Amino acid sequence: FTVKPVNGTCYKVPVGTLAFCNWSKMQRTRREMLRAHTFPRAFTNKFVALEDLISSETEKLLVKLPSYALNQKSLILQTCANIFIGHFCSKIFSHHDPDFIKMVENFDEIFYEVNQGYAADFLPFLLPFHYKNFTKMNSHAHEIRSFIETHIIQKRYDKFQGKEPEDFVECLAKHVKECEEPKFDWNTALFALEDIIGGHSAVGNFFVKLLAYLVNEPEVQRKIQMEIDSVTEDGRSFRPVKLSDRSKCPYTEGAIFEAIRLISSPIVPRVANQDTTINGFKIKKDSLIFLNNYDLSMSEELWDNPDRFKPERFVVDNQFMKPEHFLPFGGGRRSCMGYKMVQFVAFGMLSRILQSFTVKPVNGTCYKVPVGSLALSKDTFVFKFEKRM
Ligand code: HEM
Repeated sequence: FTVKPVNGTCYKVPVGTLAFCNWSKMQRTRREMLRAHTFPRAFTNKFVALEDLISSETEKLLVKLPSYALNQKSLILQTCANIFIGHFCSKIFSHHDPDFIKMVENFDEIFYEVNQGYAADFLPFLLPFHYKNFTKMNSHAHEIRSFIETHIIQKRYDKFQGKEPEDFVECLAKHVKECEEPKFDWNTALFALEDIIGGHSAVGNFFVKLLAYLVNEPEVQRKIQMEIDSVTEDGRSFRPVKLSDRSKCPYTEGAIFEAIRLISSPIVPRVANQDTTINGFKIKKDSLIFLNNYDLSMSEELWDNPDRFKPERFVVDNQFMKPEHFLPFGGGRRSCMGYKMVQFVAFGMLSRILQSFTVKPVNGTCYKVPVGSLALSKDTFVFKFEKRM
């Protein structure tokens, strides 16, 4: 075939988005602006507010989850969305709000699509073959934008007046209104905001996969429960576990990392911007470099019984320890800006769920977790949540 344009279609490939950015001033600024929000330091006001937010949203989840037999993934995604929107934009929505539910579904559809790993992701001339999908994703993206403008941003941009920004929305508004370099408009700022709010889909999908691993590992669940009980025991009762207990729960943290390891989601490819060598191999300028994350996470040379779910491989001397060769969030200038949010939200939700329940299989369900990508389809695993005695 010769690939031809469809009449009236503009094939301008978006640049400067999450993947494929160079080390431009714009990318550095975006990372810098995010840092305070995605990596809040322990015991600061931001951290405490995030801890409270994760606790309060998880409590709402706990009430609904056990009796919600149909689509637990959507409920988990909504919880993550509220945590993200609450943290970055200071807004919370009801789980009954149809516009909010639709926004979460739209993000999830886009997340599923971008995680399919098409050849066109790396060979843009193949994009016209994905015309139908693009049209669909475009419509989801427009609906998301309209929700964000009418329900999240409202008049905040117009009202913002050069004070100390209180959340990521104000941080973006301040930059657009006051900073000369790198100049970007409010529309670009909204894309940056959507990228980050969209992180809730990554965490929500990952969390369902984490539960699907644990449902087959009753002994691991029991050990997590013992660990949580030991740090929350308060005389004769147990207080609710919270985010700041994380440092005392290395085994629980290990279980989260074990799921991340087994999923082995790919690392964003790099392009060499000069001739160089890696470990003695000559690399020519403009070569596309893929880091084989599957091998780093699953190689028998690096891991003992790599196919087994063993959180204890991340626990050394009762401390959480990550081997250096394990790079699930990449590294260097392109490293993941959301990895702390993943750890915080996953820990907050998992520890509290297992403090109250044991996750059991639904009869006849096969819990084989798809690997190589974080995304799960819309209709996916459901679980039984059995109250602990
Ligand atoms: C389990 C969930 C997640 C995994 C496994 C993951 C993994 C990754 C990986 C492997 C990269 C590429 C790093 C590199 O090439 O060195 C990346 C980039 C990135 N991630 Fe994540 N991520 C997750 C969740 C999130 C979340 C929740 C957010 C947002 C809050 C986020 C924001 C980003 C951003 C902004 C980049 C691009 C950084 C840049 O290019 O400058 N990620 N992530």
